Amino acid sequence: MSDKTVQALAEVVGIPLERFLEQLKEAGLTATDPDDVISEEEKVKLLAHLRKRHGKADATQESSTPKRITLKRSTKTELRQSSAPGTGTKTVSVEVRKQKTYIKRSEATVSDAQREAEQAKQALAALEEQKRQRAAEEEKRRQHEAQLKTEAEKLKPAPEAASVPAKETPAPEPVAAEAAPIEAPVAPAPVAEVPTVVVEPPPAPVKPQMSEADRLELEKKQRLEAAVERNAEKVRKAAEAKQQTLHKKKQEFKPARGPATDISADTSDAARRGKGKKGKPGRREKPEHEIELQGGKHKFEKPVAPTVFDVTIPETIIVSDLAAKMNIKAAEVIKHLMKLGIMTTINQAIDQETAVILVEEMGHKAIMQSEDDFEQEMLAEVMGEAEEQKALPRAPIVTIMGHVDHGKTSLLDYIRKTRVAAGEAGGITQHIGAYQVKTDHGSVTFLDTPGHAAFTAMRARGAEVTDIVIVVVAADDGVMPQTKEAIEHARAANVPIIVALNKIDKPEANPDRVMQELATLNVVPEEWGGDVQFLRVSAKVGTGIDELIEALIVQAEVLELTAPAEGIASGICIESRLDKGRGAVATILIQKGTLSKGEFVLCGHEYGRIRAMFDENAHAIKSAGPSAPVEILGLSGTPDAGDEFLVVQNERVARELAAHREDRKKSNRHAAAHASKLDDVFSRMTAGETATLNVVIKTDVQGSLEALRESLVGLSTEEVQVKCVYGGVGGINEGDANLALASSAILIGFNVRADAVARKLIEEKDIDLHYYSIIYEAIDEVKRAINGMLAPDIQEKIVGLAEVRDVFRSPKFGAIAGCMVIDGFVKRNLPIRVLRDNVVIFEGQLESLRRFKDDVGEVKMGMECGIGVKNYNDVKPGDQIEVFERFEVKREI
Ligand SMILES: Nc1nc2c(ncn2[C@@H]2O[C@H](COP(=O)(O)OP(=O)(O)OP(=O)(O)O)[C@@H](O)[C@H]2O)c(=O)[nH]1
Repeated sequence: MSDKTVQALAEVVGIPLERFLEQLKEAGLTATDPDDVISEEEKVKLLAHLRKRHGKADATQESSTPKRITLKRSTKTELRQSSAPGTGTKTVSVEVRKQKTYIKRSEATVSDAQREAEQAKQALAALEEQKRQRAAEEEKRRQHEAQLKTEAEKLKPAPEAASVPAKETPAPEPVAAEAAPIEAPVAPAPVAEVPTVVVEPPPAPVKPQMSEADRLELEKKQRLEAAVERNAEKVRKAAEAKQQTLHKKKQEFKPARGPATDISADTSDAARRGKGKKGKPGRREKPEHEIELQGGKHKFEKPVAPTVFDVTIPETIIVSDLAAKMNIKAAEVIKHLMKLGIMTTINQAIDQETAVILVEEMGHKAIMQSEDDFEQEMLAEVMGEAEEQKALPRAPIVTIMGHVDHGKTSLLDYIRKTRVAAGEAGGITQHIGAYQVKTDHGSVTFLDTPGHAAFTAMRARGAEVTDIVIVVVAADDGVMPQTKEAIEHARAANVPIIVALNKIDKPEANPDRVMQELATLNVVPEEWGGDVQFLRVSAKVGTGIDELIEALIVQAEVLELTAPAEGIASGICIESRLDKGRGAVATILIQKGTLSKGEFVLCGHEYGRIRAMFDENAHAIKSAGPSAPVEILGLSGTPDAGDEFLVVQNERVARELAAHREDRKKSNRHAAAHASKLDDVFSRMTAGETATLNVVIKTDVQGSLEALRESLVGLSTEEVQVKCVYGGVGGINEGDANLALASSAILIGFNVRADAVARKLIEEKDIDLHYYSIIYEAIDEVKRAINGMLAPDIQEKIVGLAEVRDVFRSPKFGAIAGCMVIDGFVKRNLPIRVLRDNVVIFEGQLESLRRFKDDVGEVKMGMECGIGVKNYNDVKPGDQIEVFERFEVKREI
């Protein structure tokens, strides 16, 4: 290292020459001229002087270190997140607060003098430690220091350095690149590896040294900060990932939605849809396939191809139900139906055929379902088990029929009293609808509902209960109209007959005459070569009763009546009532299997668990087998006579089936027997369904009946046979209607009308009723029906019925009938018929129609009026005036 002149050294150190000379003087050196050479020794002396001068100040400053500077910043970000569908977008505010603390070991900003002092201090320390032995090294170090000093001088003019945080600092954590505005005035930290930095002095007060508690506190804060940062980052990443997924999906689904492929088009479309609703913004702008539940666990995948549903269609279906089955809106279905020319509402039912067409047109698969399918499905198990059981002989079930007062009730009573109640202490406490008689040869069950009306009514409900019919004929009276009816009803039901010639005890009894009369009706006694058993009995004294029962057992053997005695029970309800104390009480007749107490039964649309069971003597029993009549308690209500009962697996099945039957009943499709239609005859014939046209004829007089019956039966051809199930004289009653229903027959009224009860039944069951006044018309119509040419141009419709309450005679108008309109309306210019006991006695026109003293054109139901019948003065109170109209129709078969 060479000696330098004063000037050269002043330049190296960067101090003005004058000041350097002063410092030399202060140090006691001799050099006073800039060109004077300063030796190495002098240099050391100068340095020692300078260090000595600044040494005190350095010591003071040391005590105040380390200094701490805290930087704080906070950032607020908002995350938009879509949550569950329909809840809209959720905004989450995330605030990140950061705090950075810089620990300053030495004062960061020093003045020139301080800097020099620092240099001196460090140099002095080095000198003291290494002394003179390490002079060479010291010199080298000083030279290096001098070089650094020069560089530091160069840095000095940059004032902005004060506001820039140093990247490499002794602080525990570096400041993030995107550092927020600094809250506290910052002093730059010393540059790495540079022990001294020439910077502006900090305006901020110097902070005290950090204690251990502060340090811990600081570390805690830092950890917290780091955790917050990590979480914020996580949330941000999740949101970004979601956005990307949505974006990806949008693009994936674009082609399926149509030609538009960019997302912006879709968004605008969504926005447009939103605006469509009275300018309101769309509640949600996302298309359906973007619906995502929170957490992204469940996602709705929009099908890309149309889904084909299997649509089961019952016999009728409500529009809304059909729509639901195809997963479309009811309006769509209504629209399609309109295209098919059918106007419906959402709650309206459409038939199976229409529904099938519609479903297939909409691209789905229609499966036709019968109303019975459900029942069959539910009862499959029960039925299956019942079929497996072995059939054993069973007691015959017998119904007694006959004319009024011929002794039906007496016969039933006699048998019950002598046979059933025999040995009973208290005798018969109550009647039940049926009872069983036990003999040495077997048992016989009697249905305690005498008369053909009940028999036919049961049949009309589809209950074929009776095995044998006893026709009671009073031997002293002979064959009467109802005897004939009874025979016809039994024949219509295809049930064998046993004739009981009653009142044989009476002296005037003439059984032979009765047998002859019956033979003319084709009921020929066995003793005369026929197939019908005739028995002479007396219900009063009991003659021939045993023989009658034996005859029944023989007949049963001929019929080979069998039924499974074991297994699940089924049968028919005979009657039911609501008992005050016991609730619904039903008398049922078991036809198959064994019925036990505690089982679940379904009877018609009622169901329940059998709480108690009684026999015909009111004895509590636990079980009963085939042909046994029993009384059961525990049903939900009172079933109808003729309703089927069945044991089911459990209450649920019973309840569901009961509800199903109830629905069916409501839809009026439950008719066990279907009424036949004259219109259908030909179509059914051609379809090979039937070869028989059954008719029930009622006429005003016997002569017309015979003529009509013969003519109609004579119309039979090879393809079709016309069969008169029953023919009688008089108005059409409920029994006739039931018979027509039970035998699938058409009803023909020749100059007779149906009474109110029959009319109701005819209407309810849609029985085909035809009224005629000319035999030829009736024959012609049936003929046309058979030949498939049924197309009458004129049809009649009865529009009103008035009942004659009183008859006034006026010299001016003749007989005026004071009437009450009981149905429809009476119109002055329409044709009328006068009926007496439902038989037509006159057909003509109205002459006058008055209310009080005024002539009127029309009188409605519930109003009184005066009717004058043209050319007819024989009207009597109790007669009915039927008003009808004729109109033309075009009928096609
Ligand atoms: N002498 C005699 N009288 C009898 C006999 N059977 C019934 N009677 C009487 O005939 C009348 C009518 O008997 P019912 O048993 O009521 O006749 P029904 O056929 O049930 O009559 P309806 O219920 O009105 O249809 C009663 O007065 C009986 O006493 C009999 O065998 N001999």
